[in-house]
Amino acid sequence: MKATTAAEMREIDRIAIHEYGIPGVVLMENAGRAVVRQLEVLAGQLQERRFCIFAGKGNNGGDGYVIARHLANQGAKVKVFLLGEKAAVSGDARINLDIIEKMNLDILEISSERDWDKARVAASFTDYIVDALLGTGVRGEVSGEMARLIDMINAAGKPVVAVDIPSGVDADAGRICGTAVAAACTITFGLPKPGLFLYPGAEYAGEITVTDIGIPAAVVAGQNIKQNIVMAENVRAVLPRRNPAAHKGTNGRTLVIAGSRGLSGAAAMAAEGALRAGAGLVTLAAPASLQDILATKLTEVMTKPLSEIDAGGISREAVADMIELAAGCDVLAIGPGIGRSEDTAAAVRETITAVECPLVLDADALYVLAGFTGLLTECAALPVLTPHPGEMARLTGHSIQLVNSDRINITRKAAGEWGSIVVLKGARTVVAFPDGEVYINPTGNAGMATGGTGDVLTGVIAGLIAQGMSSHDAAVAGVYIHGLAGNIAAQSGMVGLTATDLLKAVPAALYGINNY
Ligand SMILES: NC(=O)C1=CN([C@@H]2O[C@H](COP(=O)(O)OP(=O)(O)OC[C@H]3O[C@@H](n4cnc5c(N)ncnc54)[C@H](O)[C@@H]3O)[C@@H](O)[C@H]2O)[C@@H](O)CC1
Ligand SMILES: [K+]
Repeated sequence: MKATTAAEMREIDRIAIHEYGIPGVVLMENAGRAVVRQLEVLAGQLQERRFCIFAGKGNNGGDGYVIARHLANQGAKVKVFLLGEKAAVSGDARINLDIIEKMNLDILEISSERDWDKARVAASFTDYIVDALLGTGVRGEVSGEMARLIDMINAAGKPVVAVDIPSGVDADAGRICGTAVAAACTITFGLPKPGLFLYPGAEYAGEITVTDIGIPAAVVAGQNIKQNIVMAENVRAVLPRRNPAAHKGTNGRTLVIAGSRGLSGAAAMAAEGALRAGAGLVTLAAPASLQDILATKLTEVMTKPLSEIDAGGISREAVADMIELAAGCDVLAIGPGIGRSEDTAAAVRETITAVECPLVLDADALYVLAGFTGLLTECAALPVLTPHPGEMARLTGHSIQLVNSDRINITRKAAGEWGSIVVLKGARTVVAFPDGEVYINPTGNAGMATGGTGDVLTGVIAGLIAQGMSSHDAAVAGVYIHGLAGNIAAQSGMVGLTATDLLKAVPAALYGINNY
């Protein structure tokens, strides 16, 4: 499903109104009605239910007046609070404010301290609060009276329904503009906004409903929108269908190069991740001294010893073997637990530019690419990189905080510059392609913030590529499946979830998407 930035949505609205001739009040009417339908579902019935509608001066407030009219018509008890003066309301919002004034609805401009008291009392005795203060038109930071009102709404402790986007959440990046309304649910118009899915915005949005407001589909199609929310049907459409007569050879060969002394777990997790994603044959190449321990850990994975340095990491002498092993495989995943010695770093850099098969680069393979990202364009196939925010920060030279606050743009820019598919892990995982297309993954949970889950993801993506999926599809599908497996594993407890639980849940996640 496509997701629009605030600027794109404004342009879509403009074209719908000015080029297609759909009056703005019609769109506003559709938007307001869609919220009322959702409120009815939420409240069971509208008659006699109490609603406080907090409206701003813009079109988001305008939606609020439409909502007020329909709620009142259906017998609900409605109070409207306007932050600012009625005289400041214009355009379509003004039309709808005038209507509810003529209907003699209870409308209060909040200005004196007495008004604030009235608003606070009403909010604490209402059944539901409708947040129509700020929508996609929010600019800069929220402060002063607006911030005070948002904090008051949050303090009321009532279920809040946000109109389009919780007031104070930045639609594009999910940033909190100083303060924001914490909603139980958000009804968003036309297309979802990335900020509803990215954290911290996602936490404030609650349950998200995307609703049609009558914008012609051609307007959206003509916009070349490059943000997407990954949906189960997108993944279903690209997952390989297993041939009933399949044998292990038909489901691809995965090579995992991973591990160093003391870091055998990461290697095992990545190799098993590939198997759990359905890969036919998985070979784990690791430093020779890890062979015994890996052979004990892994039953179904073949292991190959690599020449190693004294410290227990892959040595440069292993490069020829690694290239030869990769030549017999459909994909190479490299990096988990390999360590950061200079020898290993050089071996990794030489190998990834020499092999012909698709690549998944993770963990220490990313560490050793800092300062060498130019090598990525020398890889035979578009590589998939799976950095966590710390690795991304190191590779880009940004702070971790900046990486997390602008996940879409930073990942998109990195993918373009490195000519790679970049998977920025963490809540929410973002996948970007060099052409600027970006996918936000909605699956996963906080229980997955534990050691080894990233190694599993590397294996899952590689395992999907091995089965014939393109690196593009495998990166997007891989993060979705990985997150879904996390959600399935979390059903028996989110805290204490381990990467092993996640591994075991991957087949159930696949089954949930594909039904087999
Ligand atoms: N015709 C359209 O464009 C449609 C717009 N719709 C609604 O309109 C919204 C967008 O409307 P607008 O563009 O009028 O913008 P908003 O209504 O989201 O916000 C604009 C208002 O907020 C104030 N404001 C902005 N940043 C602020 C801050 N940091 N602190 C305090 N006040 C701030 C502005 O001064 C202005 O009064 C959408 O989110 C949606 O709810 C829907 O009615 C559908 C049709
Ligand atoms: K809002």
